[in-house]
Amino acid sequence: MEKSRKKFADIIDQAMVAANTMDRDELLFSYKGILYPATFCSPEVFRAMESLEARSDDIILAGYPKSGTNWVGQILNDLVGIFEKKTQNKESSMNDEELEEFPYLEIGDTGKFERMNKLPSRRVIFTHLLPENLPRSIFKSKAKILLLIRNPKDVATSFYHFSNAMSPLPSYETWDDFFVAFMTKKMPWGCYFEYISKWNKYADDENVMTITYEELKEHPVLGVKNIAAFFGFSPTEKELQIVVERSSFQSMKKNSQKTHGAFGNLLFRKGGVSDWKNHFSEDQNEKMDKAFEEHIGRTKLGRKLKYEVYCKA
Ligand SMILES: Nc1ncnc2c1ncn2[C@@H]1O[C@H](COP(=O)(O)OS(=O)(=O)O)[C@@H](OP(=O)(O)O)[C@H]1O
Repeated sequence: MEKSRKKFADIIDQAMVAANTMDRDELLFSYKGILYPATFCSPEVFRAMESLEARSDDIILAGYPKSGTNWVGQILNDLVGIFEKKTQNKESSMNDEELEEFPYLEIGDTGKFERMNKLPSRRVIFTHLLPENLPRSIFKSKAKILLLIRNPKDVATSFYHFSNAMSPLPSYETWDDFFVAFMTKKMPWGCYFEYISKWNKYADDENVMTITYEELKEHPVLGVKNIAAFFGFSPTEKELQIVVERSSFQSMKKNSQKTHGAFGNLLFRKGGVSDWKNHFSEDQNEKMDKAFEEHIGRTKLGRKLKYEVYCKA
């Protein structure tokens, strides 16, 4: 894997190997009331995270698991790469190269944050954490946060397949078992509805921009343009096209052995909208519709998800 993200793939491979020898009930641990996979996260790392010195030019990508983090992360890294090439005359740093640190803030070792403090700007940081569990310096520094959200039915569908493919996550014998766990707050990184309602409190902040998976899928050029503008990048039309092309599902899947190692085969599954229709029973649809209405339907983020369009048969 020359000139590829070997370290990224190694961290995932090690977690997969470690998880293979663990019992199901050892796979997750609880920290401040939220479950996390023990092979990726630890209380020590959560405590060390407070030492991160966030910067106003950091690029934070926040999203609940399975919302399209790797996709939008690729877009952000490419935008930074293009910008650096133009302004610093650097060799292209488009993101197939080795990453200095694992891109998810909460995954790594306790020394990670001190090392991150020494990295040059602009840093692209992914996270699945709730806002209250992020280092306080992120909000103090006014670092810009791109909040990525996806409709709950496709998130659940994606999470189900991912849980069964990834040994570090508890697997489920049936979709029905998974659905119950998803709806009863048993997921790693917490409950989808809680995630959306907690982030909803930040949805009007000037340093927070929200984008949905579905809008990016429907209008990728416009989506990438808006993301670029929010972070102060001004790519040319041609550069925009390159970013859009490199971040298409087909391109990312094709390139995934280089960027993600064997994990790529598990991650880049379908990359579409509405696969939930192949999984949800009528009763499950009703339960999800009711929970959506009850918890987030009337919030700003809830409305942005266009539930009627993407989650009704
Ligand atoms: N380029 C591109 N275009 C469209 N969709 C994409 C793309 N890349 C990844 N994906 C899909 O995003 C889902 C994975 O989400 P995450 O990257 O957030 O997963 S993770 O929680 O960080 O592991 C997962 O969704 P499903 O295919 O529905 O399972 C991926 O296939």
